Amino acid sequence: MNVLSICNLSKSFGEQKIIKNLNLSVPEGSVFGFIGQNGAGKTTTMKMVLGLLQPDEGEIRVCNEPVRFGQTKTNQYIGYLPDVPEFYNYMTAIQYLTLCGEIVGLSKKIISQKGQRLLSLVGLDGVEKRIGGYSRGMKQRLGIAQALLADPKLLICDEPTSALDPVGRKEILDILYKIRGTTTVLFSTHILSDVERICDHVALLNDGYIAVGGTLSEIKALHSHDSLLIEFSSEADLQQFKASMAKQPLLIGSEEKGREMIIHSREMKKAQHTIFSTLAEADLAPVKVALMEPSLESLFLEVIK
Ligand SMILES: Nc1ncnc2c1ncn2[C@@H]1O[C@H](COP(=O)(O)OP(=O)(O)OP(=O)(O)O)[C@@H](O)[C@H]1O
Repeated sequence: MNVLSICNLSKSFGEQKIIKNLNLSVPEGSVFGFIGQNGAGKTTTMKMVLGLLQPDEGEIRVCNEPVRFGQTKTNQYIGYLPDVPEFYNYMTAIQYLTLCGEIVGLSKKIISQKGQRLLSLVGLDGVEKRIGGYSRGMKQRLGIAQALLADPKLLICDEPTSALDPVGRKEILDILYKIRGTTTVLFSTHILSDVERICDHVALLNDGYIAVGGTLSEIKALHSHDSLLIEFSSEADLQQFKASMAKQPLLIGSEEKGREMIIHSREMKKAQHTIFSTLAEADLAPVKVALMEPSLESLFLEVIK
C-alpha cells in the first residue's frame, strides 16, 4: 500500500510553473528520499501534501484519502518537521512535548510515557536546559520527537540535515533509520550521500517533475554505468596502456589522475575482457584493479545535465 500518492500534480507561482505533472508514490514502510536542487519545488510539493497550498491540477492522497486544500483531515496521518522548526525557547523539551500532546488531545499519562520514549529516541532524555540554548541539531531532533508524538503513519521532514554539521547529520539520519518499519519517512534533501545512507526509495525532482524514481538498486541498475579503476606502478605504464588501447573507443570519457585511470562502461563485463587481454598482450601488471559502484551523485548529475 502507498501511504502517499501524488498524481499529475501541477503548481505555478505567477508565470513560473514550478511543479509540472508530478507523479510520486511512497510505499508504506519505506524511507523515501525526495531529492532536488535548491528551488526545485520540494517544499512547495510538501506544502500541497499538507493542504497548506492549493495545487493548480492533480490529486494527492494520504492513506488513500484525498488531501483538500485548507483542510486538516489527512494531516492526522502525518507528522511534519519543517526546514526551520520554531519552538518556545523558554520551555524545556518535555514541557514543549507536553504542550504539543495537550493540543492534540493526548492524556497526561500517555504524554508522559510517549514524551520520555521519544526524548530517549532522539537522544534528548535527561537534557534539562531550555530550548533556547539548544544547538541546531538538538532543535531538529526535538522537532522529530514532536512530529512523532501522535504516532503518524507518515513522517515528512523538509531538509532535516541541510544546516547541520556531519555529527548532527548522522544523529538525524540514525533516528530516521531507527523508525523505519514503524513509520514511513519522506525526507527532502539535496545531500545525496544522506540519501544513500538510509533511503530505500528515491525520487529526483528536476524541472518540475520526477526525472528518476524507484528503489535505489533499481535506479542504479537502470540508469548508471559501472566504472573500473586501474592503478599502474608508474605513469609510463599508464601511458603504455593508453597507447595499446588507442584503437578502442572504451577510453572515451575515461578519467586519468597520476598513475590511475577510471574507465566507464555500460557493458563492463565486455569491457573487462578487452582491458584484461590488452594488459596481458602489453605485458602490463597493474598494482590495483577495482570495480567501482556508481554513486547516486554521478548518476543524478548525468540525469540533470
Ligand atoms: N509563495 C511563493 N510565491 C512565489 N514563488 C514561490 C513561492 N513559494 C516558492 N516559490 C518559488 O518556487 C520555487 C520552488 O521553491 P521551493 O521552496 O519549493 O523549493 P525547494 O526545492 O524546497 O528549495 P530549497 O531547497 O531552496 O528549499 C522557487 O523558485 C521559489 O522562489
